[in-house]
Amino acid sequence: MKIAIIGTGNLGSSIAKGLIKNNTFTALFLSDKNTANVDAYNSLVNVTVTNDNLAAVQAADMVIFALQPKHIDKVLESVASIITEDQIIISVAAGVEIPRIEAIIGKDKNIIRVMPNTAISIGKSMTCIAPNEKAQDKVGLAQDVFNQLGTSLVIPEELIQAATVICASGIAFWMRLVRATTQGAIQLGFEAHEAHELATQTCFGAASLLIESGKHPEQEIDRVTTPSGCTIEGLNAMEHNGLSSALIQGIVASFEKINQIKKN
Ligand SMILES: NC(=O)C1=CN([C@@H]2O[C@H](COP(=O)(O)OP(=O)(O)OC[C@H]3O[C@@H](n4cnc5c(N)ncnc54)[C@H](OP(=O)(O)O)[C@@H]3O)[C@@H](O)[C@H]2O)C=CC1
Ligand SMILES: O=C(O)[C@@H]1CCC=N1
Repeated sequence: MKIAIIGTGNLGSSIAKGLIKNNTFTALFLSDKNTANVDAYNSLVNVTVTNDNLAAVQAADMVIFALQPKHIDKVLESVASIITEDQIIISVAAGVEIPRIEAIIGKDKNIIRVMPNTAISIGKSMTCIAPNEKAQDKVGLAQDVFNQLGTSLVIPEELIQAATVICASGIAFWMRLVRATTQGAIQLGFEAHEAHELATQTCFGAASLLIESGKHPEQEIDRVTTPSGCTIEGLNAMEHNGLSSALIQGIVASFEKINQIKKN
């Protein structure tokens, strides 16, 4: 598969890094106004770094548009005439719905909205995928690519905004929880680097337990909370201060914001 990424900012360069790590392509074209994030890849075999969006789009079987919502329409307009019915066109732009893309490049094109997160750079992204009508039979090809960069789930397009909040913004939410844990550990006497390791490895262990056991979090919590012990004391104090409520309210606020972006 020849893959092009148009826009090599935070997410585009993360996708490029993941693809390169996994060697998930026969040729990779990386195009941006400013290619500083990916210039180092230009020396790799089968990787081309360019400022020429048209050339990158023309050369690829799959084109990933990793542009901000305010830029994507113009870039799509500038390449619309060379997009073919066989190419797979992927947009990761948050809030930019398939009909908006179809209006620019045509309903007869294979358009897939994909929502990865920055963990794609290390092959650990939770990536949601939603195709347009024309691209139904290309979803498997998209999953082949994104499953090599983590885990993927095909969902209806109506759920992509929600997936953006939970999976893409979610990386930032979890980072903040890790940071808070680190701050707590420092207060209890650990050096900052030790606190960071304790927080990240415990977070990794918690996620791994749930993934490998398939259990509900509360089942695992029950195994940790000794009666009258320190865990339930801490959990209840967190809940009295609104931990679950704050998270849910944050998720809903993020979702309301993405629905505003959609309208702009
Ligand atoms: N960051 C994340 O974790 C996630 C982001 N997304 C979505 O992905 C998209 C990209 O986000 P992100 O990577 O953070 O944004 P960035 O701004 O970091 O990256 C976008 C890149 O596109 C470049 N660009 C702008 N105009 C053009 C053009 N005409 N031709 C080529 N390149 C151009 C920008 O250059 P310049 O800076 O010079 O304008 C920039 O390097 C957004 O729509 C976002 O909603 C989705 C999931 C997660
Ligand atoms: O914050 C944003 O709007 C983008 C979409 C999800 C992650 N970053």
